[in-house]
Amino acid sequence: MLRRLGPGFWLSAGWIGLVLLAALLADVLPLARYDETLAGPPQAGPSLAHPFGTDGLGRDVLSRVTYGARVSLGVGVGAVLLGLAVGAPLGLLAGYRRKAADAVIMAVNDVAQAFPALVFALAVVAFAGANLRNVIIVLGVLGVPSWVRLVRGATLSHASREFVLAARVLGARDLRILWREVVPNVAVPASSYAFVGMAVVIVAEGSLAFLGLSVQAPTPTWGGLINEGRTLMETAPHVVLAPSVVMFLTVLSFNLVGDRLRALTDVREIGLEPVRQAVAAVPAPAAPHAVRDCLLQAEDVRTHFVTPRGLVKAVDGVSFTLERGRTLAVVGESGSGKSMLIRSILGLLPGTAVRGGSVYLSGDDLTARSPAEMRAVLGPRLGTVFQDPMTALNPVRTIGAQVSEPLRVHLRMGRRRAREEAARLLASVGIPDPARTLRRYPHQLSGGMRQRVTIAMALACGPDVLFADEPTTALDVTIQDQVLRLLHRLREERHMAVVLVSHDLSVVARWADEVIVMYAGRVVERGPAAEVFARPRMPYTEALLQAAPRLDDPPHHRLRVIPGRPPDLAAPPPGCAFAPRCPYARERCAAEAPPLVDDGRAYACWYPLTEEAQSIGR
Ligand SMILES: Nc1ncnc2c1ncn2[C@@H]1O[C@H](COP(=O)(O)OP(=O)(O)OP(=O)(O)O)[C@@H](O)[C@H]1O
Repeated sequence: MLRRLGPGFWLSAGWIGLVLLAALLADVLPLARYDETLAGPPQAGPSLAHPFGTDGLGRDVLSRVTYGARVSLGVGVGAVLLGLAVGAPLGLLAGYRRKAADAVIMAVNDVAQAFPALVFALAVVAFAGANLRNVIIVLGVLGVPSWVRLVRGATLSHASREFVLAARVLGARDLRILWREVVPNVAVPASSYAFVGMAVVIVAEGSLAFLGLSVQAPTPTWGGLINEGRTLMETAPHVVLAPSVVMFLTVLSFNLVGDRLRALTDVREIGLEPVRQAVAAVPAPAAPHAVRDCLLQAEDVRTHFVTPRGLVKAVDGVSFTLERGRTLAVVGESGSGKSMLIRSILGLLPGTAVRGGSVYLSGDDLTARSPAEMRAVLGPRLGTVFQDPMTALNPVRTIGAQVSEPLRVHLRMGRRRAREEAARLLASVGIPDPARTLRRYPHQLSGGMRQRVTIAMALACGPDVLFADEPTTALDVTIQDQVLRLLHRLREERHMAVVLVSHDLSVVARWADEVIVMYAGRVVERGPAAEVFARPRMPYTEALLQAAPRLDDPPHHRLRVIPGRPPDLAAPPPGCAFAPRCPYARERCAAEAPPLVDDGRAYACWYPLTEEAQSIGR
């Protein structure tokens, strides 16, 4: 990794180190005092005794440049720290909380950024005097808006990543999520910006000194030296050249180091929906329903989005029940509402979503719980495994820290016990050498191993229901089967229920007991998995089955694609949403939406498939 930094980085870092060291050790170095007039002619050119020559008053320029570095670097460090201390918390708040906090902070920030820097500097110096402390305050305050922008941007991009959602799913509090998940990631761009900020401040201090608004004579500053030397440009150019070149090289070095660090740590952003705790508002009164004696019951779950194009019913009245020791598969094409259904159940929806219906966990209505009350359920009772284990794990924290987290938060285990338990969990999901894996980072593991880690995290507190949202989609085919087999084994061992979400029927066919098929946010078929797969009643289920490869397909069997595209949820067709793509559709299908009828098998179709039709279709 260090080799990737290149020679430019090392040269720059070396130069910064040299200047820093010289500034720190100026008093003990064999240098003349910066204000001492030496014997000999003034404006003397460079010599062995005075490598940078002497100035108009016969003072050693090297000494003055070295002492000047103290002011320039001191102001740089002070102003950057001040900007960071004020700007970073504001940026974190704006990026994480968004809404009102974001609007207010960014509005004030924009006004601050628009305020003329020089007027501000002049005002402060006029009232408070030109000294080191005031220059640091001026430049630190002027840097705050840039820090706010940078930290807000980094927070925004990380707060919507899956590992933050994963922490939420485990019931972590906002402050903890910010500190453990967001801050380490924001620290990466912030540290590289600190170097660039140093360069900006050094130049700014130089400009202020040039205008006489910085630390006053006789204390030398680089800007002040350039100002003094400019009158000697023709007779003794070395007086102005020496501080200019040192300042130029230092600014260039800080920029280069900052830039190389940024390039090295640049993690490609992955765009994801912003996910926040839903502000649940029930759009319409649900029909009365009985609370059943089962582990998980979803009743008329609805997730709607009010968009500029109209109301999008991403989930529209989904109901099901699930018992311990059983697996429910939720299948459907991309965009059919599977993920939104799971997020509705977990109470983790984008802020723009409106949720309706009820979800009962052992008879306890989860939708009646506040976000704070939901935290006690997320993790201990409801576990979640996400599609892409790379984005579900925090790249800058070790596996050990991440698997221990739910154990420490929910089970209040000490660091040591949590690590021992984490190792045991890793072993239980089939990870060889758990002790070593605990010390590793996500990128050091294969995709299959990473998914095992996220499963271990989801299982840490012994949940009653495990939600697996497309857990194998990001893995290659040979690993897919291993992960599903593992989920099945864990379900048996822990006697929990599993909700398995997939767009691929062939993946879930073997492992599911019950299945619900979703299309355009609604359940179009529901029933025992074996029956639904063997004898689908709804043409959409049949089409999905025909589009999925099967082991008993004859060689060179052509898979049938489903013609057309899923409907635009902002403007769904008036009748059955699948009608425009259905080979069996008749007039009534386009005009009237079929209800979900339940005659032992539930399906939403005016003309359900009979066994003869199925054998012709296949
Ligand atoms: N923030 C949002 N604003 C408006 N509509 C949204 C938003 N998020 C999701 N949707 C709508 O919800 C629908 C269902 O999305 P969801 O992610 O649940 O689908 P999915 O079946 O899980 O698909 P995939 O397998 O691709 O994740 C999408 O088609 C989209 O129209």
